[in-house]
Amino acid sequence: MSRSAHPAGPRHADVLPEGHYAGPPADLNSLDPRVWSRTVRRDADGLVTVGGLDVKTLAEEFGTPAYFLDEDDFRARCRAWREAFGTGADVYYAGKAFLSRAVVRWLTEEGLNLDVCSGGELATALDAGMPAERIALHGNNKSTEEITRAVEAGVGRIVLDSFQEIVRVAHIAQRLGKQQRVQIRVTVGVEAHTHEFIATAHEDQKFGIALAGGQAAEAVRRALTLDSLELTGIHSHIGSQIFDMAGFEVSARRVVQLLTEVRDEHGVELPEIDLGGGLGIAYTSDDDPREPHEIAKALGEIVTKECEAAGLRVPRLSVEPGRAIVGPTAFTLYEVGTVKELEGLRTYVSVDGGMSDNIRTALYDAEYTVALVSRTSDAEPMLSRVVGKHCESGDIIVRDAFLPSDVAPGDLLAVPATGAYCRSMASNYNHALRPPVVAVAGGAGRVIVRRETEEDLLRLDVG
Ligand SMILES: Cc1ncc(COP(=O)(O)O)c(C=O)c1O
Ligand SMILES: N[C@@H](CCCC[NH3+])C(=O)O
Repeated sequence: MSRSAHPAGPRHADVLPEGHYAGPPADLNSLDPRVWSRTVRRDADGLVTVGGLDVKTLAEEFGTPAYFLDEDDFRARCRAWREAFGTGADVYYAGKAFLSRAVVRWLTEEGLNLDVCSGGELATALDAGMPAERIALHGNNKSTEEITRAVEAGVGRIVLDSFQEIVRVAHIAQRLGKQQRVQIRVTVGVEAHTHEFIATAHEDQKFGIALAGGQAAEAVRRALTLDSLELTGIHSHIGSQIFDMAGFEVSARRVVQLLTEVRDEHGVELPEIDLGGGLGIAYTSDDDPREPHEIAKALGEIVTKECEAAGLRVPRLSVEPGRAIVGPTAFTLYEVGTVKELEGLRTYVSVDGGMSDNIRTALYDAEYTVALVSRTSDAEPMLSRVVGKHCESGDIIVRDAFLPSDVAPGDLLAVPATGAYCRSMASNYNHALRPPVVAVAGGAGRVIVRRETEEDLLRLDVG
């Protein structure tokens, strides 16, 4: 990770703990456009705005904590991915990052397909009108009910993840009198995260069927014998928050190698390759993600080169970005409740949310930034830890960040880049009420997922 020791200067500089933090930014009031969504600005009064609405107005109307999703940015990112990959490839938005009916409608309108990995995601997609043939169903342990619903609905693709599932999907499709289009998810022996990838020994995981030991070749053999399955291609997904294309290169090479073996053994050229998702975004100013057109070019070139070398027709490529589309489009808005200075250590700034609306810091040691957004401040930078209100000392939202030293109860803080895997992984820990998602565009805010209420909680409690 790209953290560095911090130089002298800020408050407590003489007693700063050993840390995983960069020095304070030159200007605590500035908002790095790489980290904030496209329509975010700080107006002349010092208030931050998104989609033309300022955060105080948003907090009054929708409350805090809340996720504010920049709809224009979301749509622009969909278009950028769509245009970058062109008509010869497909972009499947990974719904696990964040899914709602509104998101499904935006995807449908912007020409993206959708990857779902549960009955609930499938139900949301179908309910909001995504054409079934544009949906791919994933999962390492899909239930019979989930598979049945997907086949009945006519989903365009089921990605098979185990030997049992090959048979299970085939039986269900046969019983329903259908032929289901499927891909086989293979484990290519590459695991990639952020700037690193490791190209050996990562078969030790629950997803996919290993290329190693001829397992994937055997899976292809079995799928090809089943009349109720139409095997269209091979799928690979290598990790999360990846900036370096080298892992994809190894993955593509290994998938094409399998396609070559399939052609040689069965005389069949499978027409599709899916290289999965995992493309990284900027959570902090140190992150430097690739643009969709760079990613499309790199992946297209790798696949074409490998296929040409093997004498194969170039298959239709698909990708499954989730985080890279929705991640940068939202921030979480919180109100400060208490500020506790621990002399010689750091200052704990407690807000009205926490690990129930952003588990990523506790779960992955994820890095985020934070800004005071309800006003500007010229106060000196203060090393802060932004924490939530849960009964857990690991309830940390931003582990190390510089905030102005006059930050006080009632101030609004925003944490950017929380569009992916925050609301979708939110919990009711301590019976917290999960925050709303508000789409903001053209000077108007619209609740697309409403805030939970105590009635919602109690409705499930039927004891
Ligand atoms: C099969 C598959 N596709 C796509 C994704 C989306 O990943 P990301 O949101 O990092 O692009 C995931 C999650 O890692 C996944 O498991
Ligand atoms: N949920 C994870 C990544 C896993 C994505 C699904 N395979 C995150 O927040 O980064």
